[in-house]
Amino acid sequence: MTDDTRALAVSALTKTYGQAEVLCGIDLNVAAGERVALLGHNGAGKSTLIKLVLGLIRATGGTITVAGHAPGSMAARRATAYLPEQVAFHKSLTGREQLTTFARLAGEHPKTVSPLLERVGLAEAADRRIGTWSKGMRQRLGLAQALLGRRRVALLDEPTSGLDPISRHDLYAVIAEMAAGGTAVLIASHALTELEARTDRIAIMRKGRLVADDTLPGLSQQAGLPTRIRLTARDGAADRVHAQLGGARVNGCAVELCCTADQKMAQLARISGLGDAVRDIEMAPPSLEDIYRHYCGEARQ
Ligand SMILES: Nc1ncnc2c1ncn2[C@@H]1O[C@H](COP(=O)(O)OP(=O)(O)OP(=O)(O)O)[C@@H](O)[C@H]1O
Repeated sequence: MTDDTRALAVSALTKTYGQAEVLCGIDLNVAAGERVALLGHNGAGKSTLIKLVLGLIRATGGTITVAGHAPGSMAARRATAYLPEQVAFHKSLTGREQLTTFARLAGEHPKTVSPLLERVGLAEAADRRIGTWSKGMRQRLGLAQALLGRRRVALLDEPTSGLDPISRHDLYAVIAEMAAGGTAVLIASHALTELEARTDRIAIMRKGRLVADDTLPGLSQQAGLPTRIRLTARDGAADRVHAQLGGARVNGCAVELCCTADQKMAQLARISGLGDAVRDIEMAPPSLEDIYRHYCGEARQ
């Protein structure tokens, strides 16, 4: 990643409170158009990192630049969208009034508001007071606010907490559009399953340190985690399949094998050599949850 493409650059970042070292030597870059998941156990330091990027607190050491600017500077704030976990709006305003206010503050024309409300699925509710809205609707309004002004960097803290599955899906679609428009998106979350297919890179924090930062396949490979292959044998063929391939017998007619990513093709060739003795095959590469457990499962106390 070159200096030009890094919308968010964090280098050797440390933060201490008294004797407690909350962040220790964090290096993290997010490029324009990239979606990075920021994972870690409770207290790992994710919110502290976000607060430092927003310029709400000062670092003890290291550097951060947001679109080339110092955190908290006017230029950095103009370049940043932030969606907190608990979005708070004026309850007596309607959604349209609230978003129009934000649009003005972001230097956007008020005519951008209606399409934006439509985009996040709030067109029908737009003229009702926010006080009557559900949590999911408020979260969508938060996302609409984050979409204003085409920011260079978006920091989303648990953006899907409290949302139903359809709303989660819609929200990730909007995040993907945001990234396609060139925004660098950092998503702090515990929702591993939903992040798996919806982010480009995974960064994992453990006790104030960044212990992993790569794509999902890259992390699987580094961690050496196995892909599980489950074969369902034809009637009466399970013993033969097991004898030829090894692994473990499961449920009478199935055999389960494990292999690393680089053994996968060779293993498939051996399986196809068994011809019609194998009726079905399922492959399960390491999930984000497996990877997360590998990097920080034992960090929980
Ligand atoms: N103002 C503060 N003074 C002292 N310690 C603090 C302060 N703010 C945060 N911490 C400590 O810093 C550590 C990291 O907290 P942080 O809120 O960044 O974690 P997190 O990864 O966001 O956790 P969660 O997933 O629970 O939101 C914790 O041990 C927390 O107690």
